[in-house]
Amino acid sequence: MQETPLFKIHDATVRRKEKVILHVDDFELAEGENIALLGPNGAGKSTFIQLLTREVLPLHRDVPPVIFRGQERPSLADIKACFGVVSNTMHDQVRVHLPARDIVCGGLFGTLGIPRHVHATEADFKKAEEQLERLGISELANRDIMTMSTGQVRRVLVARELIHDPQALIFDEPCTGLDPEGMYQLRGVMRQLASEGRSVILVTHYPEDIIPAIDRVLLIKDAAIYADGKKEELLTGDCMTELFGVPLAVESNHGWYSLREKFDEGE
Ligand SMILES: Nc1ncnc2c1ncn2[C@@H]1O[C@H](COP(=O)(O)OP(=O)(O)OP(=O)(O)O)[C@@H](O)[C@H]1O
Repeated sequence: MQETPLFKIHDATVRRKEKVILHVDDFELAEGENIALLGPNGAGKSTFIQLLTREVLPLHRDVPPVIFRGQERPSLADIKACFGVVSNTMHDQVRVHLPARDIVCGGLFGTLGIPRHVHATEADFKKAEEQLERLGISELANRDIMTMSTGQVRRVLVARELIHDPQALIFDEPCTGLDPEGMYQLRGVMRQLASEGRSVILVTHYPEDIIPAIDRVLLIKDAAIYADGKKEELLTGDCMTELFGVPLAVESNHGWYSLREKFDEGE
C-alpha cells in the first residue's frame, strides 16, 4: 500500500492584487523526503513554502488544493507541530538582549524568548540546553544573542525550532550573510537533520547549499514549477542558464554542486 504523502498539491493558485504569484499543477512530497527549491528572485519560492505552512491560502476549490497528511482541512496546530522554519525573517527579529537558552526555550511557546506570563520549568531549560548541545553550541547557552555572529545566531534559531521535535525543517535561504565557517556549520546541521530521517526542505538561489542528502530539486520560475526531478538531471549548465536567464556552468564533486558564471572565452 502506498504511504500517505506529507503533502499533495493539485491545481493551487495564489493571487495577490489580481496577479497570479504562484500556480502549482501537481506536487507531492513523501514523509521524510528532502527537497531543494531553486529559482530566481521573485519566482514564487517563498510563496510555495507558505502554501505548505498555510500562511497563504490558494483560491478556493471544492476539493482543497493542498492536502496535508491526507487531511483536506488540517488544523494549524498540526501543521505547526510538523514544521520548523529557519528564515531570515526570524533572524531579523532578533533585537533583544536574551541568552541563547531563553531564545531556544521560546520555541516551546512560539515566541522569541519566554513570554512574561509563562513560567518556564527546569525541564524546559534542560530541553533547550540539549538542543544547543546537539548543534555543538552548548558554550553559547548563557551568551546574549545580540553579541553573537550571524552564523551563531542562525544555529541558535535552528535549536529553537528543534525544541518541539518537528518532522520537517524548512530552511529559507539559510546561508545568506554567512561566512565560509558559518556556511560549513549550517550545511552540517542540515546534513545531521536529514540523517535523522527528518525532511529537509531548502529554499535557495545557489546549488552550493544543496547537501548531498537532497536528491530532488524543484525549479521555480515565473510563478510556476519549471521542473521537478533528480538533481543530477536538473543541476546542469543548460538548465541553470534557462532558469536564471544568464550563461551559467555547473560543476559537481562528490555529491556537491557549484555554479559559476560563463563569460566570453578568456574572461
Ligand atoms: N503580499 C503581496 N502582494 C503583492 N505581491 C506579492 C506579495 N507577496 C509576494 N508578492 C510577489 O509575488 C512574487 C513571488 O514572491 P516570493 O517571495 O514567493 O518569491 P521568491 O522566489 O521567494 O523570491 P526571493 O528569491 O526574492 O525571496 C514576487 O513577485 C513578489 O513581489
